[in-house]
Amino acid sequence: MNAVLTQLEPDAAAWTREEFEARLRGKGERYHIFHPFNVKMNSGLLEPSQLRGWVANRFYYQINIPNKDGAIIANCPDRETRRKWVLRLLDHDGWEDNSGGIEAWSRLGEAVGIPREELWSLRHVVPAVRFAVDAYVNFARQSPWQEAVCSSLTEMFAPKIHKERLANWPQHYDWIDPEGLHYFRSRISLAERDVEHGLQVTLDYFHTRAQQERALQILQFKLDVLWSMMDAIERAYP
Ligand SMILES: O=C(O)c1cc(C(=O)O)c2c(n1)C(=O)C(=O)c1cc(C(=O)O)[nH]c1-2
Repeated sequence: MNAVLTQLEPDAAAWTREEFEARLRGKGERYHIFHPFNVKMNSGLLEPSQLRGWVANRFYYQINIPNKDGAIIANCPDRETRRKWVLRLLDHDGWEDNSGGIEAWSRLGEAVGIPREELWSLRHVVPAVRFAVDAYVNFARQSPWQEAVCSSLTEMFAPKIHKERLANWPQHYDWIDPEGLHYFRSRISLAERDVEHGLQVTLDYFHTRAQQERALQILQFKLDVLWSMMDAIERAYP
């Protein structure tokens, strides 16, 4: 992240809460929903092998999200925040008879034709995807917990991408068992809940103009993580 940018207007007035939120939401124009590979995926233009490549590589993101959220909890001294944040770990890892999001992603893998042990072996994960995901986890480990919370805010834009898949995959990819799409359905309400909390923390913590500009840079960093993953996947499955 470019520290120089935060000093461009050191004395500028802080944005109001509403203006700051609008600027965070405005970052959606650089979401990976607009990446050419995602556009192709959503338009039914991917071959089965390309779709399998995406699912196998995105699995590395899925399995690292609980590590990322664990890092945020480890760095957070505030009990109220931890009580809420721990739900994210449970969402992905599951608890009791709820098998969780990682298991749901494994079922998506099976629905597109990737045997479970092949998915879990991570042998399809390409180096740049590993780098991008690891950068996200490391950012959460090494930054103040409020900054790591801010970096999760790409989830503001995720319900739309999940809804698009639910609407378009069954018509374009009729060879995929629709049961396999359960992960996307499950994430819509969870993402909305997560964003409400993540936004609250972010709007409270970043209150000077310089801090607000930094928050936008953090969100851009996370957008770049997602975009880089798509670049790497597109290159690996031409
Ligand atoms: O399918 C997607 O495009 C997409 C994007 C994102 C995101 O924007 O970070 C997440 C998810 N899915 C997702 O399923 C998920 O659980 C999730 C957690 C987080 C996060 O940063 O904590 N992002 C995302």
